[in-house]
Amino acid sequence: MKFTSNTMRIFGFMLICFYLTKGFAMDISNKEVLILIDSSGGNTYKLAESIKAGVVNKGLHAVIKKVPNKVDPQNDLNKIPIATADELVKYRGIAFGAPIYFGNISTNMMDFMAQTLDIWKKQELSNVPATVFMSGCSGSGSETAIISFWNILASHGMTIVTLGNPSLPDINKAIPQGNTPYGVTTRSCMPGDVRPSKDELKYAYFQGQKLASAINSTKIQQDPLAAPAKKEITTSKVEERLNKLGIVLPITPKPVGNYVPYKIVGNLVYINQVALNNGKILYPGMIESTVTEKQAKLATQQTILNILSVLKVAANGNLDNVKQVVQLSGTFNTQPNYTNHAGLMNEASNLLVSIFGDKGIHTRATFGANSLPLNSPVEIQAIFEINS
Ligand SMILES: Cc1cc2nc3c(=O)[nH]c(=O)nc-3n(C[C@H](O)[C@H](O)[C@H](O)COP(=O)(O)O)c2cc1C
Repeated sequence: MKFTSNTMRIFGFMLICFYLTKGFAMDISNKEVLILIDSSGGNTYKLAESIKAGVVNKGLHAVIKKVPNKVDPQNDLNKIPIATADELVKYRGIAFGAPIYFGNISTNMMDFMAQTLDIWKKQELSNVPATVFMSGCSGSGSETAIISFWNILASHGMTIVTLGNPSLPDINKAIPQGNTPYGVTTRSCMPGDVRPSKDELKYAYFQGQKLASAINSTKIQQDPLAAPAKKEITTSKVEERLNKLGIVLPITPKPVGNYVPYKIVGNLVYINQVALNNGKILYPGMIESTVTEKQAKLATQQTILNILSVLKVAANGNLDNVKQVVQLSGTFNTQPNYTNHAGLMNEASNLLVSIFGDKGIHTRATFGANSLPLNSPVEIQAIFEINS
């Protein structure tokens, strides 16, 4: 065969088409990790955020979606996109998260999985890495619930990724934690601590990392010609610090009046928040009357995390764009003779300094008031400088 410049051109064109279609197909169909949840109280969602952070830490892209469920229309969980059963085959790995119902998986999740019959018949999820995490109240039946979930995944021929018994640093052994060797759970009804606990979030992060590692290694076995995974996702340094501290930013609270969540003037961002947690105030009431100081501190942490969640939106989705924290003003719902406002406000200040380092140092004012919006124990106004 004579290679004229024309045949060379046609051959080159076909080669480019081949690589483009092959590369394109791999990128679109094999790119993401799905974190599929059922959550109406937000506990499963919080674990999902840490699982996601663990996956992203290993260089993979992850998306959280939920199965159809009935959630209070005011609840921010409604913002999570709804998955369809058909789309499960698109992902390179799936983390499934659901509430525990009587030592089993939640009915919404079960209804969703019942729609995967056609996928099961064709065994289209065969060898796809999958992991399970769950949210309980007392934690009763958490291990049986995960293993029940595994029955479905085994029927699909998926490769199940366990949590194991990792020895993670600084785990608080004085309180019951929801780690099981099968997957992380949270015990959302335990008194005296906000759940998921920091340590449960650390286990979730680790489980996400484990899922991503399993995906990265199966990719080599399944597709030896595939290019190595691209490190497309660069994790923000501040997010990385949040992950290390076991902090998951809440869903951005919706305004409850005629105002916007933030305003940017020049390079300054102005944000005000109360202690909303999934549409309800965390520990509503007056400090040292119906709310203890410990609860007020947790509410203060929640409020500053709400602020950070809004700030992230204002800073183009990347907290690395924050130049510095300028000022905080905290108002607490207190009795007239209360004096420890500074002790409460330190919860917010310390958190910002541990997240942003020197850039987190700020000026501050604290006030007492004997009523606050929505009966919140605390309201914080914050000013930040961001990159232009
Ligand atoms: C019908 C029903 C059964 C439940 N059974 C259990 C159970 O066996 N064990 C447990 O620890 N929690 C059980 N729970 C509590 C939920 O699993 C728990 O509230 C969970 O954290 C909810 O998750 P979410 O906040 O993401 O919606 C049950 C809840 C319901 C509604």
